[in-house]
Amino acid sequence: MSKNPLKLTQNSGRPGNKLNPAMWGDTFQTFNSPPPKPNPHLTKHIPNHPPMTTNDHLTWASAPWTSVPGPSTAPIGVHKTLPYLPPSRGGTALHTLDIWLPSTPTTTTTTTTTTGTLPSGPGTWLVYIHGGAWRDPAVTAASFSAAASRLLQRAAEESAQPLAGIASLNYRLSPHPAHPAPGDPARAAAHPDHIQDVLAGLGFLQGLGVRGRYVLAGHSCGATLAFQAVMDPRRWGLGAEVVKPAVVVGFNGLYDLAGFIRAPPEGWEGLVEPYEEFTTRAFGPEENVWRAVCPATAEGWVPEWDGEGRKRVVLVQSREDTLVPYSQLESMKVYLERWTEKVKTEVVEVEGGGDHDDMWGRGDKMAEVLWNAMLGV
Ligand SMILES: Nc1ccccc1C(=O)C[C@H](N)C(=O)O
Repeated sequence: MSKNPLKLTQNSGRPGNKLNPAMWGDTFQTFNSPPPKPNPHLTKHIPNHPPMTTNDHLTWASAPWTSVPGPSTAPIGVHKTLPYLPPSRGGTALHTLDIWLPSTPTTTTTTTTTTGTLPSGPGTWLVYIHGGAWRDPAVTAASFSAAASRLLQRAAEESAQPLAGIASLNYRLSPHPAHPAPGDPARAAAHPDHIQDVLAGLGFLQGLGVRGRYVLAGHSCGATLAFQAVMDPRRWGLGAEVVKPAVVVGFNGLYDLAGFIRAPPEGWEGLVEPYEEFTTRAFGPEENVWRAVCPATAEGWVPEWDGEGRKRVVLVQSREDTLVPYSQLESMKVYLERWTEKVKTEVVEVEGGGDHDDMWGRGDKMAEVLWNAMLGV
């Protein structure tokens, strides 16, 4: 049993900090609306990334695997980075993903390099979307490494194999004022580029055999993207159909940007400017677009999360986070509570989890929450 102080409270949040839904006025719109038409505020219509060919898979399958060292001598898994969209199809340096596989008899180099598919061991796949406010080049798919090692280590200790594999997605970023990258097509993204890439990455993984019930997790804006990935892609003018996850896990997530920018919680006023900066870079200057893209304010999207059975959401927040207030989790929870027939929502408050990026930087708490999320699939 874990000694980590993770408190699991189903359908409940921080006491004494409850949000009254009535306060939200027009934030909550009609919830039982028909399937969405493309949002009129989102005028950009972009075709899907093209589907992968067998040749593409074979080419990418030849990227070498490296061994992941464990605490003792035995390796606990294998890892590689590979593109999910080749340059000939518009792929950039950020159309890549990282894959980790636990050490099992089937995860040999031969299997993985000769067939162009991934070995289909038992267990659940976990897909991670990094954060960084849609723009920070220092936060990447590789920032899941610490949590991935923890998960592989834990998998190595189990006789039954609950973890099939881990994938962590890169996606194009919006410009960052502190990190200029003129002329780099990977660093000039605007919505819906980010979610388009995430869907392309998921589609690629599904081509490799990552299907069925999987866990989709995201940190910060990666949590926003994870929820956007279960919505109907026609909302973003995209048609990319992917198999949707059974569980979404959001760590220190951004769920209501307009709410924060318009009315930040007390003591958070100093962050309105950076929030507005990155929100505008990612989504443009219109508040109604911010509302249409954020999972705590986008109209009636839950029925679009199709697939078998009742879905699960795990909302995770570090108490010590200085970049994202707890009220973001609260508004997401209030929204999801209107859909209890379709979604079961759990809240995990992480004590001693450290600041915003410590969640993935340390990786221990993140891995523990994900392990538990996986076991429930
Ligand atoms: N201000 C934030 C508020 C919320 C979430 C992230 C940020 C970030 O600044 C992330 C990143 N370190 C960045 O430089 O964009």
